[in-house]
Amino acid sequence: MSPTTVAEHRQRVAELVGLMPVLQLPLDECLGLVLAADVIAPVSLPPFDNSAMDGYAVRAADLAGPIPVTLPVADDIPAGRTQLNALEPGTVQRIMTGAPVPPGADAVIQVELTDGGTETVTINASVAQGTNIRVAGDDVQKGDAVLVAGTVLRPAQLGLASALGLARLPVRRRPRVLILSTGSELVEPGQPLQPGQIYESNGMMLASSVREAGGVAVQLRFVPDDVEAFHRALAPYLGSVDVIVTSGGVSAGAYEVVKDALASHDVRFTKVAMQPGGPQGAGTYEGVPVLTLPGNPVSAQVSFEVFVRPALLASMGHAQVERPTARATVTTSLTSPAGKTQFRRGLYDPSSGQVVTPVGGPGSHLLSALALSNCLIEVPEDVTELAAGAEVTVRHLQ
Ligand SMILES: Nc1nc2c(c(=O)[nH]1)N[C@H]1C(S)=C(S)[C@@H](COP(=O)(O)OP(=O)(O)OC[C@H]3O[C@@H](n4cnc5c(N)ncnc54)[C@H](O)[C@@H]3O)O[C@H]1N2
Ligand code: MOO
Repeated sequence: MSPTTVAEHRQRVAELVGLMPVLQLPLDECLGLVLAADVIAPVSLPPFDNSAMDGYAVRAADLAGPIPVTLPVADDIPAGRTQLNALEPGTVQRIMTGAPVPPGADAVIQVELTDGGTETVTINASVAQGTNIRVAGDDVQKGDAVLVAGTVLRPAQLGLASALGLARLPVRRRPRVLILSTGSELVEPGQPLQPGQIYESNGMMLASSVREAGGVAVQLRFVPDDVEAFHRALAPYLGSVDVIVTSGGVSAGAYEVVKDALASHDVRFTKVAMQPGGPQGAGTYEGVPVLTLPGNPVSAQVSFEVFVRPALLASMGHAQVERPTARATVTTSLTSPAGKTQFRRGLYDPSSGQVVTPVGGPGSHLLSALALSNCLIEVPEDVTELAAGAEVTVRHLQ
């Protein structure tokens, strides 16, 4: 059987995960989510003509004669004032930044150009009509499509929605991802280790990756290599999660709990032409999409990067699901298995002529090398050797 290509498995994973439903979510839950429909402005911004300066609302014509001129201050308008008196010719009204401009005024003179008086004010400059008035609709016209579907909601977009008076926005919700690690050798960090045991690390790494991608992670610590325990662990979550991601138990050994538990379900196990991350499974378990990643920590994390992260981003409606990439030259030579895309860990240094230094070897147990790297170096399937100085594609991880 020929191995599955990286592209084929990516496609399968993306199809399984699908699209999350659209919900109207409160703005404070929308950061980083994707707008699912255009936002039509329900009001104009600014909603009314208002002052850009602390000063005096005036008629420009009253300052057109000899300067300085002294005029009576007929009213005082703080920001937030809702009732206004029309400006009578030959008078001014003291006005604050953001306060509504009274009918009859056609300019604001800033306080620095006056003596700051409260009964009468002496004004030392003339102004053109419109000076320091922020006209209603200057920024947004009521009825405008101010934010279009597909926009990623960042602080500025959420600020604009608030300014328009919107409390909720239509977005595709975050996928809820159950992370389940398997292995009888695993021990929870903080507990004592017996000989032959190791601390469990994939769960934390994958759950953090889900959160970094914008999903909600439920980290079910881990189960031993026991099929019944595997089914029992998943049962309480089946109605409430969108995706199950497992790690471990999928290769060729005698105790492959994930393979054994899911063999009778609609899950296809395959070898993908990549290294690390070769053994993969994908399908559904009791109606829930399930992605089974290999247990070696670097394999699990690279699998997440290559298959799961893009699928989660797509499920939320993101158009851009790829990490940014760059071309760089490798500082040392590399070898790579024939017929497999290799993802080596690297340290990319843009400041020194876009070079990348491999960190650690190809072994998929080398977690500290992954932790010291900031990119993956992609070696194409048909390349088995790269000389120092060769050009490669790097996939930035941060
Ligand atoms: N005869 C063969 N053996 C193996 C093959 C193969 O094709 N034929 N493939 C190798 C490759 S490649 C990988 S990757 C692994 C995948 O193995 P599993 O998915 O079954 O994972 P495990 O055997 O459970 O664990 C592998 C390794 O990783 C450690 N591990 C597992 N889970 C965690 C965790 N949550 N936290 C930290 N470390 C974990 C585990 O202790 C093992 O050392 O199979 C190869 N073998
Ligand atoms: O291909 Mo396994 O996934 O590295 O060590």
